[in-house]
Amino acid sequence: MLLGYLATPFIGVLLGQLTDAAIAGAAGTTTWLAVALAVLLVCELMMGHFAHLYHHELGERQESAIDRDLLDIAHGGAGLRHFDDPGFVDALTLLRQDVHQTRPALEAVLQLLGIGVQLTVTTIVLAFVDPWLALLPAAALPPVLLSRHAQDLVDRARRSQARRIRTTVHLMDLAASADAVKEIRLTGADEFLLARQDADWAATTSVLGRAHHAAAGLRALGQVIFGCAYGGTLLIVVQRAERGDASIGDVVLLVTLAVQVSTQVAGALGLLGTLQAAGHTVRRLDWLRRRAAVDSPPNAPTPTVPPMPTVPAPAAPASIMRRLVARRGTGPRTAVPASRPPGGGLPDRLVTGVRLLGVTVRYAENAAPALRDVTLTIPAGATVAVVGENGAGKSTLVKLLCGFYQPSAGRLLVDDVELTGAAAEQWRSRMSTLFQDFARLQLTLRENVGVGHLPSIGDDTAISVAISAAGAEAVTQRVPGGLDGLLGRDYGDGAELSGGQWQRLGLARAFMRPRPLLVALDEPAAALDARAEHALFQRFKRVARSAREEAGAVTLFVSHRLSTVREADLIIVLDHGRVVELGDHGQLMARDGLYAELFRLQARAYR
Ligand SMILES: Nc1ncnc2c1ncn2[C@@H]1O[C@H](COP(=O)(O)OP(=O)(O)OP(=O)(O)O)[C@@H](O)[C@H]1O
Repeated sequence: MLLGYLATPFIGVLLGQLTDAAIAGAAGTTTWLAVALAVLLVCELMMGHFAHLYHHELGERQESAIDRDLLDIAHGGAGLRHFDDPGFVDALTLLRQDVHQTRPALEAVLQLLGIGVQLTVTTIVLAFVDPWLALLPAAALPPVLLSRHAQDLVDRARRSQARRIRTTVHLMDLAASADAVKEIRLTGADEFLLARQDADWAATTSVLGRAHHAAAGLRALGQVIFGCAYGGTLLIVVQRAERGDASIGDVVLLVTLAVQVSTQVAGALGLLGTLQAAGHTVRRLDWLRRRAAVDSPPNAPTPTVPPMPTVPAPAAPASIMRRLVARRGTGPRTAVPASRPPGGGLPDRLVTGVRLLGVTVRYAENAAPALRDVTLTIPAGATVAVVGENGAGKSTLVKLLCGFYQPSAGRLLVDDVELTGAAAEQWRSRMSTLFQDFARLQLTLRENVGVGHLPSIGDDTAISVAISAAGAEAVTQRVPGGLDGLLGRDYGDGAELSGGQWQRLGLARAFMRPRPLLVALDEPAAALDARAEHALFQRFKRVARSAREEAGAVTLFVSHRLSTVREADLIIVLDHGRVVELGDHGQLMARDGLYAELFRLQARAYR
């Protein structure tokens, strides 16, 4: 690159000398200078071409490194609170759109260095002709500064429209998605969605258009300033030539170098624009990294922690989870004493359980709490059902217990260890979960289930055991190619599954984890028919028993169908974020409160 860039100003020098030699009639010198010029021209062209091959490779590596960074930021932390911040989601959307802008950044830096070298050599050569001419490259400064300002204007406009752009993309996706198409056709909502998309898009483009016009004006002003300087220097040298103070070769040299400076400045402006856009992307990445790290709201003063009674884990027969572990070669374990690993981490086996002390959770600083002042104890080994009406806070409680959220006030303790930082990470690694919005991974059946415990993804037996634990054997039979058959039709000719079948695979994924400390299922039967639901809860009881026996695990599930919760050891009834009732089915029926009312209502509906 350096050779290529140095060649350019020397072409101007040789052209000047060639002109003088030709006018003087020195044929030999003219020939040599012509050959040297040809060599320099070839050098200028070839070196740039060779450098470009490496730039391409470097750019690809850089882009994939940033992609990886982005994934780390989105999925690295223990919590999910940053995903509730619209600013975070906007920045993430913009970054995903703009990450390709960082690809040419490294090349731009190297090219700018090359142009810097060219301009320095050009300035020295110009100073030899006339010291005033050395000011010509300085005239490049105004266009550079104005162009930066112009790029800022455009970026600010794009940031201000980020949310609207996200909405337009969502509306377009909705109008074109296979999932929503039935509903949209029936209601005739397609026109409405497209009209909204049009209106949003028009508003966005008008803001962006104004910013682009203003930016173009600023850039043009910069070019005019440089153009004036360019004309001025030409005038100086032509006047000197008229006076006989400069040769015709000097005029040719100046014309050549001035044209080069103008090209170099234009190139530098383009490169600075590229770097500035890449800089914004990198700054956004930094901001996202810091935002994701600050995941917890400030906690209220810490209440004192009363000691929790120990609940001995009831004995249970060997079960699916035990068999699952045994078949993976780790063998059934005997009860492990509650020895705490060094560094204040979680124990290998739950002994006391989970405690919430005055816990309040808010999704945003000024929002109404989704959980209010909740104090309760979930003993080790317990099977717990969470019930309540829509929006009562059930999913929030599950997400809190999974360590995705820190309490806005109060404390969350697992066997007396506060669930923050490393403890939350450790807790998450010992968890089997299925959420309402479970993932439908359009990958192979093996990958779909195996990602639940990656070390066992190649273990056919472990995967089959998890599939049968979730009652998903019929799904395996439907997939051509068995465990290595593809699921879904978006990215290939895979097997299409029903909602309930996808959910069973989600459950199988959850059951891949060996020796969980928490099994948390948020409406695991939401997509199942009545027979499948009954079978699931029978299996579920066995899983809960085995998890309790192996690691003193707490099994927690959310269910709207109260007939499925009556066998739980503990039923938590939530209402507007508060625990309004707590006990087993018999106690809650005797109490004749909200639970009894909901239970009777459902029983009557199903009669
Ligand atoms: N990510 C979020 N950001 C802001 N508010 C939220 C978020 N998730 C839930 N909420 C609010 O918190 C409250 C409790 O919601 P949650 O999902 O815990 O209720 P739920 O009992 O699980 O409801 P459902 O039975 O409908 O699933 C609701 O008012 C809801 O609007």
